[in-house]
Amino acid sequence: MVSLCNEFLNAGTHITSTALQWIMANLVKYPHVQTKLYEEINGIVGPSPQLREKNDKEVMVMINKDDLHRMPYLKSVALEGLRRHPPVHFVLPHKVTKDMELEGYLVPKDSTINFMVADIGWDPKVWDEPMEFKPERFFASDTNNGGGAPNLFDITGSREIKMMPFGAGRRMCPAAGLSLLHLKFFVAHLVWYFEWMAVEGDIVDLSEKQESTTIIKNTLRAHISPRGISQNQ
Ligand code: HEM
Repeated sequence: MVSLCNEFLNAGTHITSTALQWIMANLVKYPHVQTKLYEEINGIVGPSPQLREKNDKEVMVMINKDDLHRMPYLKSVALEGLRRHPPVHFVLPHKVTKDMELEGYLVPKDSTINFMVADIGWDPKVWDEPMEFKPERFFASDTNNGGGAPNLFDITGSREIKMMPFGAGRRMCPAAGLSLLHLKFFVAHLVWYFEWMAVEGDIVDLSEKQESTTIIKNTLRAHISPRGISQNQ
């Protein structure tokens, strides 16, 4: 029972909140990415509600799912977060059901195997400057990148595997689509309503710490101001 509860809590909430924290840390560290994202959101749903006229009855206070799907840069930010900082660096252990040969090596039946999720997403043969946080890579049409448009990117790895933050194949995370939606929903609202700025003198340290997920070692600290209200007011 404890194990089941732990699995549901960890799988259902902790991994997504870890991914969210990594993405927000990068948006604080790289304000140009945050600005571009805010501009995309603004272009689709208008400025954040607190910036609208008080008598504007049309004010939208939540961004709906259809609008989220019309924000390709938002999706590329979420994908880049998962590529550069996958919350789990390994999938759940898998077992080989029969003797297999892989590049001349025998993988005997019943061996436990795993996949180096983080290293796959950081492979310099597949990704240009893999350790950089560059959501734009998902728009590049060259093969050494995302392959044209974030909405076309195959996160399931059914065509080819360039990164696998959710695993791949039939035991892949069943909530990959839901989690991407959660991430886009939270990131979009946090950026639409608030401007996130680094605390003066803080470089936003992206060092990792291994716990049940790979978390940010030094918790993100940021100044958060409602859009339109300067930090000094
Ligand atoms: C950003 C968020 C998430 C990431 C990166 C993630 C990643 C993963 C990975 C890498 C696996 C192992 C796949 C494998 O062994 O090949 C997995 C399995 C699983 N995940 Fe997620 N996950 C996320 C969110 C969620 C959420 C929100 C839920 C539930 C609502 C969930 C439920 C599960 C379950 C039940 C499994 C086991 C599937 C099986 O063994 O057949 N995950 N996840």
